[in-house]
Amino acid sequence: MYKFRNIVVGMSGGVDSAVAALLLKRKGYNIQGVFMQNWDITDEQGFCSASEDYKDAKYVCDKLNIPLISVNFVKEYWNDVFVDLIREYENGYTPNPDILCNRHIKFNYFYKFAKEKLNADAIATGHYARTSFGTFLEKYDPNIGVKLLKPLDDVKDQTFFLCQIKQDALRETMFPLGDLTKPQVKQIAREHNLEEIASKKESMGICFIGSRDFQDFISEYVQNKPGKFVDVDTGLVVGEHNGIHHWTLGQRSRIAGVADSYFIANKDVTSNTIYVAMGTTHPALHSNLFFTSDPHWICRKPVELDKNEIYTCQFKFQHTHSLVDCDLCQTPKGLIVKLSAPKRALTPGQYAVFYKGEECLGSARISNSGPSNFLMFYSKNKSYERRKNAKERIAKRLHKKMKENELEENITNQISL
Ligand SMILES: Nc1ncnc2c1ncn2[C@@H]1O[C@H](COP(=O)(O)OP(=O)(O)OP(=O)(O)O)[C@@H](O)[C@H]1O
Repeated sequence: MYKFRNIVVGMSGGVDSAVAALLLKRKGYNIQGVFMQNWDITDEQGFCSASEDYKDAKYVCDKLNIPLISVNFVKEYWNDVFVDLIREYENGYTPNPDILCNRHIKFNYFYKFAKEKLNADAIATGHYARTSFGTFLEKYDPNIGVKLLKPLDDVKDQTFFLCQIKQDALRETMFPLGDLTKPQVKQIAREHNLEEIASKKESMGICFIGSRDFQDFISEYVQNKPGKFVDVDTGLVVGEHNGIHHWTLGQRSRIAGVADSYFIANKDVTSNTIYVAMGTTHPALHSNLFFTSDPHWICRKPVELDKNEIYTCQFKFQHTHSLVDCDLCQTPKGLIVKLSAPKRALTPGQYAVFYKGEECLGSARISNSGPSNFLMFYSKNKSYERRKNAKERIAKRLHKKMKENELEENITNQISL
């Protein structure tokens, strides 16, 4: 039986890490709390949520009689997460900073800091997740790999965000909340005089950057670069955008002077063009085949993929989506993923996260959203019909607009007479 005595807990100032620490303390572990600061710019209103969170973390640790230290990973966050994030946006991708933050900061720098500087046997966080080594590593085995598993609370499941973390850190991580539901966690906090923390508003922001308007925030770091909005059906230019980084696939576009609902179907970085499709159900927005970069497998690579066979599992690319069956095939550059049903807006830069039953297998970054249903299923004739209809629709709209302008001109003339 392996002995895990010194546990370093990531204390965020929220209820989840507070209860994680409390449960560890109750079990008799030797606990040390660490607050990480990874972003040091005060927001536009002069409010720095990190200092508020530190105060809360300190309050919790004082109540639980746990030492707390603050560690600064601002440089590491900037170099390993933020620089990548900006590069992805500039190249037309839509990255997921929370997944990157878990991989590079919490389960890398924080883990190493805890092990090397604080002499930790293991780390603990308030994530809702489980591992095959058990909540308190009671099933730890140095000779086998650890699996990342879904938690009891399906609604709070955070395995999606942990889909890129490495085996070495996961092997020595405790998730004390894995067998609890969020209401139970809040109840435990209340029973232990942590009422203020239990009723604190959930932090919905992006890992360490907070809950500011993300589009405005990114605009401070990425140059605007005007380009065209082009209708996928007609190939006609229907408007101007001021940078592809402002737009993500599937998003409703606000094209000046166009009342109809266009949605982002594709982005071409080379020509700086955004292709838009009319209507949220347009086939150009849907696809059931896509490509990824090299996958990251948390425990092990499925053997079928090594044998050049198809591997069947489940997939999602958004935390809140439900899982869809998929077939995977390994290529020298990554995976080809074929879904059992089409998905809308498979967004390059996001992570395709794979599951088999309770296990989160790992993930791969979507490199190309693949041929859309518009490309795949519309025969030339149908496509021709579609283009013809769309051209007529746009012609009608332009005509209507000209009429309105004429009317306006008439009225202006009449007024000025
Ligand atoms: N600034 C931080 N310093 C130390 N650990 C952190 C920090 N932010 C998050 N963590 C750790 O990561 C876990 C998950 O954080 P996240 O913000 O994703 O979830 P959360 O459910 O809001 O957690 P919490 O209620 O503890 O704030 C936290 O429970 C905590 O253990």
